[in-house]
Amino acid sequence: MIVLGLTGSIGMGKSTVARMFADEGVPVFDADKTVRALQGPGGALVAPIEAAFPGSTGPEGVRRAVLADMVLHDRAVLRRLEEIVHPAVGEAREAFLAEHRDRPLVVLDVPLLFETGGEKNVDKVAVVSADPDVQRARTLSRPDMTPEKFVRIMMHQLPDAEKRKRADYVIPTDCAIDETRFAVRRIVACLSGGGDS
Ligand SMILES: CC(C)(COP(=O)(O)OP(=O)(O)OC[C@H]1O[C@@H](n2cnc3c(N)ncnc32)[C@H](O)[C@@H]1O)[C@@H](O)C(=O)NCCC(=O)NCCS
Ligand SMILES: Nc1ncnc2c1ncn2[C@@H]1O[C@H](COP(=O)(O)OP(=O)(O)OP(=O)(O)O)[C@@H](O)[C@H]1O
Repeated sequence: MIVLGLTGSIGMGKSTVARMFADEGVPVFDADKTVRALQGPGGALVAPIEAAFPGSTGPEGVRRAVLADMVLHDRAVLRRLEEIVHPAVGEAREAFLAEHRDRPLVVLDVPLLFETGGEKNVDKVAVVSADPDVQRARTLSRPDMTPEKFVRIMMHQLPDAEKRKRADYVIPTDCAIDETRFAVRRIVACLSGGGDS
């Protein structure tokens, strides 16, 4: 089995690209979705997050906008949240890999792959990348985003140029969507043929 790590900075089009891999029939593990489920109503992370960040949860689970305000201004505080969240994501990832171990290719969609040392859990890395102006425009068009929050999040992420340097594949998204799909198909064809399982 070949494990492909899919990563990219905020607003680069990673979710769209992850869907393209799924469209090709490749199982995709979605780290963000896992976090949202564990932080949602009845989720296993709600109580520990409330204990560490009082007032950050409610009947709807974690209030992400409130929690974001509490953690994004300070790396040490964000680290405390990550220490609660990342082990649970790791467990879910291992369960996903076990479930799909007979497949020639799987994708781990992990926004913080490089930042969390996740490179060592994958065979190849694909980075989703776009021009900074495209990235900014896409991000700021989201309903709950502000220029300040965008800058704060970027501060916690490895710069795109660095990610591209460390990637095996770069998938462009500042182009026609068909071109992006073509890049995804080429990677799938290249990796699903040659697995040593
Ligand atoms: C900080 C939180 C509350 C913000 O929630 P919110 O809904 O406002 O934003 P969202 O989750 O959509 O994230 C927006 C962008 O920030 C990035 N981001 C999220 N957490 C982090 C982090 N710890 N470091 C750097 N970037 C991050 C995301 O990848 C995305 O690009 C939330 O992201 C969270 O609980 N993060 C901690 C868990 C984590 O590290 N998740 C990343 C993938 S495992
Ligand atoms: N060539 C392209 N490839 C991918 N997305 C594109 C392309 N052209 C336009 N888009 C649009 O750009 C947006 C990308 O948003 P998406 O949610 O995929 O970003 P994201 O990188 O997952 O964000 P985040 O990592 O912050 O969650 C979508 O609305 C998508 O339709």
